[in-house]
Amino acid sequence: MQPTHPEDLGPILLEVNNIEVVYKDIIQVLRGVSLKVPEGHITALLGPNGAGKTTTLRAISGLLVPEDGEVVSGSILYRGENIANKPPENIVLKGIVQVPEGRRVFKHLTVEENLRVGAATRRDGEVRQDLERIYRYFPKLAMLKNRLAGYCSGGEQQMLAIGRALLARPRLLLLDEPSLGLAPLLVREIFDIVAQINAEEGVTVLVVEQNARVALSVAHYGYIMESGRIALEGTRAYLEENPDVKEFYLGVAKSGGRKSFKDVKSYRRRKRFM
Ligand SMILES: Nc1ncnc2c1ncn2[C@@H]1O[C@H](COP(=O)(O)OP(=O)(O)OP(=O)(O)O)[C@@H](O)[C@H]1O
Repeated sequence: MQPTHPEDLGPILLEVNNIEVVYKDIIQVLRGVSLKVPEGHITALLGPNGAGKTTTLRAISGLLVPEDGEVVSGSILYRGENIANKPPENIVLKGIVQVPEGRRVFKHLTVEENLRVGAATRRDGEVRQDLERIYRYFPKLAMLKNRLAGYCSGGEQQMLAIGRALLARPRLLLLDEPSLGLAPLLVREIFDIVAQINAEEGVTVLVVEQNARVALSVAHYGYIMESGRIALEGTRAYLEENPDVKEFYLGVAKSGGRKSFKDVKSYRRRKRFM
């Protein structure tokens, strides 16, 4: 039987329940977002600019705080514990690690020094083994290990940011728009590596992306956000076959070319499909 709900894919590792997020006490950005992330799978959070995808990730990782935002209602259950509004250092220790948009790396450190930052509190022998693991997934990083990160290309810096997050041995890896500003072939390579890491190590991934085509090529389940709400959700198979997703997200035009996503009123009704 085909799965129809995230819980059919596996136990739920993270459950976001009806959260509302407000920035600077006045700007309401999330208006009741609910989603479930099944353990050991890749979940995609898709949607247009300004829909609230990054805000959702920040609410999960605790990074709303420096941005002056707050979860004002709802809950974020991680392994049954409500982590909403907990400080980020507390959340990292629980095994949730975010790779922020814009792949922030320490430009004045080498590639290997950057990777070691991700494992700052662990014993050197263990870190060596983990570095070898990361270099196996990202052979480019192995070749560049003594290069200053500031001299690496955008794609290499994105790989480095993901590699550094993996050094922290996350149970849940949050990726914010890894395709941003990268050439299509590189984007493909990065998503294939993420899929390989998920398959071989069982790391659960929640990836925010505007590039629905590439995200859905690796995700097992997907959510589409619009204006601070989840507008549609379903398995990869459902989303890839949904005529509106095809037309407005995957660029397979039915007629008259592509329209703005805002024109798709039907997305406002939340649905769940196979
Ligand atoms: N620190 C902030 N203070 C006030 N408003 C903010 C802040 N950060 C984001 N916003 C607003 O919240 C809304 C959602 O932003 P968010 O970055 O979550 O969207 P997104 O879906 O990730 O968009 P994109 O794909 O462009 O990154 C936007 O209107 C944005 O301007």
